[in-house]
Amino acid sequence: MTPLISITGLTKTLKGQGEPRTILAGADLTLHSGESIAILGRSGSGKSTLLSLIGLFDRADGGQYLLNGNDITRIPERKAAALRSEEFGFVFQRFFLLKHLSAVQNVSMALVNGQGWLPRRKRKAKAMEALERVGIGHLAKHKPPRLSGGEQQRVAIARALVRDPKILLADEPTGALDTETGNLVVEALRSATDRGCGLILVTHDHDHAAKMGKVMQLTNGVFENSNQRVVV
Ligand SMILES: Nc1ncnc2c1ncn2[C@@H]1O[C@H](COP(=O)(O)OP(=O)(O)OP(=O)(O)O)[C@@H](O)[C@H]1O
Repeated sequence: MTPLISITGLTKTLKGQGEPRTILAGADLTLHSGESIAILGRSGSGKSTLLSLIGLFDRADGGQYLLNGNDITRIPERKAAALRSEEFGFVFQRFFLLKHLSAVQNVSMALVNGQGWLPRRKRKAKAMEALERVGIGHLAKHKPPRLSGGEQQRVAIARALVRDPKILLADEPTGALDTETGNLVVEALRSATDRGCGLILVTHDHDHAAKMGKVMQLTNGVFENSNQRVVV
């Protein structure tokens, strides 16, 4: 089966004010439908940089990036923006919820500017379903200030899932949460793979990483152990 993502020899050098710095020096990664990958690496090792290349917020300098078998290594921004909204869901350490809207309204907002118009009632039904998928359907009417950090992050996950992305990218989604709450969030993310979504989780937490199907360690701009499979 064609992988969702196939990345080979990806390189990225950042040119700031000082000397150019090579962040990625030939990273390889393959993600299939229904697969989950954790990316570990010390602070500054380039995990977020790699995720921003995968999520098409930025482009690599070299190497190859195939999405569903199509070469998108040098895709122009207009096409990248369309792919970002069609193919990807994003979850970050910060939740970015709108405080004055309820949980279900925050999730339905993601359907307002999508491909294909949906009437309000259908948007709400889809948003409710997404909240139920992450175990917080009963909190649909609550506004973010009344929700715990873990609950807010699960609203953010529901918002990412409501558009049925093929790939979910999560950048330290448990960074602001305690371990137990983080476990619920990681389980909510992992459960997305049951429906065929591919998941890439950037984390510092080895226990959370071990819940993914595969763990990859980013060191000096390359993956150390890209063939290592973790049995959970
Ligand atoms: N726009 C930029 N210009 C110059 N350097 C940058 C820029 N963005 C990131 N960097 C540097 O690139 C390196 C990789 O950053 P990145 O955020 O990808 O690391 P990370 O592994 O995600 O780190 P953390 O675990 O702390 O989030 C860091 O040394 C960072 O300082």
